[in-house]
Amino acid sequence: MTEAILATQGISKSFGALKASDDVSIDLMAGEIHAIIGPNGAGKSTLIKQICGGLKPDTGTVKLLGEDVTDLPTELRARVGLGRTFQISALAMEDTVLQNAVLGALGGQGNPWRFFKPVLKDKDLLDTAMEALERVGLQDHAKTRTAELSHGQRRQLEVAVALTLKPKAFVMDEPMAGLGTEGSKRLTEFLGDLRHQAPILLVEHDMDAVFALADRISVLVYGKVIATGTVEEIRANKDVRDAYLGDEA
Ligand SMILES: Nc1ncnc2c1ncn2[C@@H]1O[C@H](COP(=O)(O)OP(=O)(O)OP(=O)(O)O)[C@@H](O)[C@H]1O
Repeated sequence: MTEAILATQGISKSFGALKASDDVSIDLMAGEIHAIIGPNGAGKSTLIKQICGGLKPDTGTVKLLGEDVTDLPTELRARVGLGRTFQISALAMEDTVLQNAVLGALGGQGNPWRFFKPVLKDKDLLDTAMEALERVGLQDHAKTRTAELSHGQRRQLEVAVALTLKPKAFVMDEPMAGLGTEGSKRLTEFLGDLRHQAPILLVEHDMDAVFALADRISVLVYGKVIATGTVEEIRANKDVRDAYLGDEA
């Protein structure tokens, strides 16, 4: 069997009596978009935090490329290949698009003393940053102040920043949030293509985007995965309809 790029095995996390993650095992295979959906409070953010390193599971493991990364801090997970984009933008709005991308690429070099060097003249960093901007179609905006980008372009820049670390897998937390219909459509197309570069674990409330993009969907309810399957399987699953999707599905 092909090995998962990213996987959780039996992850549990309690807050007092509340089980926010209850024995969660999910995997992300090469080339796929695996969406995690579930009602508010189902435990999606808690799960993502454990995968990315912000929260330690009580039990269970997180594996990246077969290596146990459960005890690694967030920055080290990023360096070994976990690319993350956030629900709230981590971009420096007053900096240019290129500066943001260079800062991302700098993070990958892992040497804080480099901050004292003129990084915008470092050819390797600039090349890496420009390559990432080209990949997301922002190369013509390299000198634009980030604050002047549209919402959708900022999302693309976040992906570019993540790309500078050459991720083996992406974890995306609600990338469609705040985008209009047109922006969501464009980002949907972009992510559909990006999955071939690195697979994407996607937490998303926009069901149109999820159904258009996901190769597989896992449904979380009260911290437990109640179903994993293709879009068709999830749409047809009675437990899922009862718990989450309602009649309109
Ligand atoms: N630090 C914490 N301390 C106590 N309870 C927490 C903490 N973090 C999350 N919870 C609880 O754990 C449960 C899962 O929360 P979580 O934010 O993971 O859900 P979610 O699926 O991401 O929700 P949403 O879709 O609303 O973002 C909720 O009942 C929440 O109140």
